[in-house]
Amino acid sequence: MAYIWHLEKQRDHKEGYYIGKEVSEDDPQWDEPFNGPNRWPSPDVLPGWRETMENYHQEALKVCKAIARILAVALNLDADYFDTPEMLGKPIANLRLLHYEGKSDPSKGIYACGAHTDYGMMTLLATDSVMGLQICRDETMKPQKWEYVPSIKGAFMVNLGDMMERWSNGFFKSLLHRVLGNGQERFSIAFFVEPNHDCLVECLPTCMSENNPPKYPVIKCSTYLSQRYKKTHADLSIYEKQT
Ligand SMILES: O=C(O)CCC(=O)C(=O)O
Ligand SMILES: [Fe+2]
Repeated sequence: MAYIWHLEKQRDHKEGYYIGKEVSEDDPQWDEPFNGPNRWPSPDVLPGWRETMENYHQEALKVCKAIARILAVALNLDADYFDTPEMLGKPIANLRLLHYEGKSDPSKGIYACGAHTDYGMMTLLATDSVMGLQICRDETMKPQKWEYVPSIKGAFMVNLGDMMERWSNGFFKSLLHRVLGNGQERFSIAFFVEPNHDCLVECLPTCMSENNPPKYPVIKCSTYLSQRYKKTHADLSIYEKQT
């Protein structure tokens, strides 16, 4: 079968290697949505790489759980509010190793990574020193104002996503961001964290009142994520498949 792709829209100028939580076939989590085995390069080609990545995955998750405690305190919840088996007990966590190259041209719609908000609960981002990430504090402004986010050596950036905005009834904002390429190669590592697939994302008790009722209906984490994936990949319909 051959595929003929008719490109009608600019694509992001990036490539990525995605690593999910490593779940083996005998693990009860094997059948859960969004889980599966990772594909690892042979240790002959990259000795020790799998161990390094698995270690990064585990440590990044610990950092995100610590951040979740800070978020809980900021929301006047108990610090361990998100630490329950139903929430961050068996989180969905994905590591994305990103590589960008080329020069972006916003006037032609060419980006290293186009404007978007992250879907989930939070993203822990490590970047190299090549500037590229931009944020837009107010999406409604015309024209939109984009600001570079300087990378700080040894520091992570934390981005709260749409699920956190929904969960907190809009208290936390999921910020619009994009990446511009300046012709230099750029590498970044994004780590996306969501609660358990069956966690009910329901307005947090401290984020609603009589004057501020819940703005979003309750939704199961997996349903929410599936909806978001589907929307993102709906763009694939612009390609025509031929046999
Ligand atoms: O590479 C970056 O700095 C940002 C990546 C990003 O926003 C994403 O993958 O969602
Ligand atoms: Fe992002």
